[in-house]
Amino acid sequence: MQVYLDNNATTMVDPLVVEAMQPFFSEIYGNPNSLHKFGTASHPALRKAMDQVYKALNASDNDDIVFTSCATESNNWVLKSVFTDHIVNGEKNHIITTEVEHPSVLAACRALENEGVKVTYLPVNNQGVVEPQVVKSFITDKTALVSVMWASNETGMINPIKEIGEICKEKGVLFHSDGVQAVGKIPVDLQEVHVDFVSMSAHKFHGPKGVGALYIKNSQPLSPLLHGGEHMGGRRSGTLNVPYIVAMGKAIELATTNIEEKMASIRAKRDRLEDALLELSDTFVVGDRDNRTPNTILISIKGVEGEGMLWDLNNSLIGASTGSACASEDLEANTVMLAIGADNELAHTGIRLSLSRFTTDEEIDYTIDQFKKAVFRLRSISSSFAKVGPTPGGESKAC
Ligand SMILES: Cc1ncc(COP(=O)(O)O)c(CNc2co[nH]c2=O)c1O
Repeated sequence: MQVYLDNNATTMVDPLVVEAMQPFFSEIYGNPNSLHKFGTASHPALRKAMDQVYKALNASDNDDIVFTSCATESNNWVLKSVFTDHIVNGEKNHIITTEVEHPSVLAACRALENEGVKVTYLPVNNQGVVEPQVVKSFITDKTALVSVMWASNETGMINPIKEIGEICKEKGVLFHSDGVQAVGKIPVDLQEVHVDFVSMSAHKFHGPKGVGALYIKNSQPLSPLLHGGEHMGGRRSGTLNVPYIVAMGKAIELATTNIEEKMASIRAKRDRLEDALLELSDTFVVGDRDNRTPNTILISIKGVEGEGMLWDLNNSLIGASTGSACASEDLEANTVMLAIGADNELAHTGIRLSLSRFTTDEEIDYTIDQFKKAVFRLRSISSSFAKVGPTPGGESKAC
C-alpha cells in the first residue's frame, strides 16, 4: 500500500478535472484572443470557469478574478504592485505581514525591504495564529497593506480573517490574504469577509499545478505585474492557459460543492489519525483542531528528527513532509514551530500530515500502524530520547 499524506504541498488532479481539460488540447486549441472561430470556440468554457470561481467564493459581479500561473505569482503581484501604486509615490511606506507566511510572501517582502519599504513581521501566538488586536496596534497612517494568510500550510491553523478585515476596513488599509490553504478546503465567502485581495492555487484543491488566481475586490486598481497584451482586461498579460483555467473552474466547483459534508468526512479521518498518534508518549500536535483546516496535522515527536521520520515513512511508501516543500531542501527547524515558542530541538521534530477527500480509512489504518513502528525504531536509536527518556506518564496532547 502507498499513502499520500502531503496534500498541502500538492494534490492529485481529480479525474473529473482531467476529463474536463481534455478537449482544450487538440480539439478547441485556438488562441482565445484570436477573432476567428478557432479562438472564440474556447470562450464559453472560459466564461463557465470564471463563473465557477465566482460562485465558489461568493464573489460579487463587481469584483475581479484574474487567472495567474500560480499563487506565488498572485502573492508577488499584490505586494509588488501595492509598492508601485502606493509606496513609490511616497503616499505610504509600510507593509504588515506575519512571521509564518509562505515563502512567496516573505521573500517578496524582503525584496521590498531592499527597496526601502518598512515591513513588520507580526508574531503568532502559541496556537500559531495572529491576533487581530496585534495587527491593529501596528497599523499607522503610512501602512499600505496588511497581508495575512487565511490558513497555514504548515499547521492548518486558520487566522481570524473576518476580524482582521474589519480592522483594515475601519483603518482604510488594503488587506491581502494568501488563501491557498483555505480555498477549496474550508468555506470562503467573500461577501461575508472584507478582503481586498485573495490569492489561490488550483493544485491545492485537486486542480493541476501551474494555474492560480487573484481575487480583486470591487475591481479596484492594481498595476499589472506582467505587461504585454490586453489579456484579462489588461490586468495580466499572457495567452490564457485554456485547459488549465477550465480545470481550475471544475476543480473549485467539485471542492466547494457540499463542502461541509466533504470537510466532515476528511476531519473524521484526520481526527482518528491524530488521536491514534497522540497515544504515543511525548508527542504534541500544533493548534486546536477546532480552528484548523480539516485535513492537517503538524505533530512533534520528541526525540525523533523530522527528516529521519520522513525517510522512514517513505520506506513504508507513506508521503508526508516536515513543512512547506518550498523549503524542504534545507534541514532547518520548522519555522512555525519556532514561531509558536518550541525550542530548537523540538522544532526539528515536526511532521506534517495532510489528507484529502481521496484518503481512505484503510490508508489511515496503515499509516497509524507504520507511524508507530517508525517512532519505536527511531526512538530506540535516538541519543537525545535515550538521554532524556520518556516523560513519566508520557504527556501527549494537542495544544
Ligand atoms: C499558503 C501558500 N501560499 C502559496 C503557496 C505557493 O503556491 P503555488 O505558487 O501555486 O505553488 C503555497 C504552496 N505551499 C506548499 C508547497 O509545498 N508545500 C507547501 O506547503 C502555500 O501553501
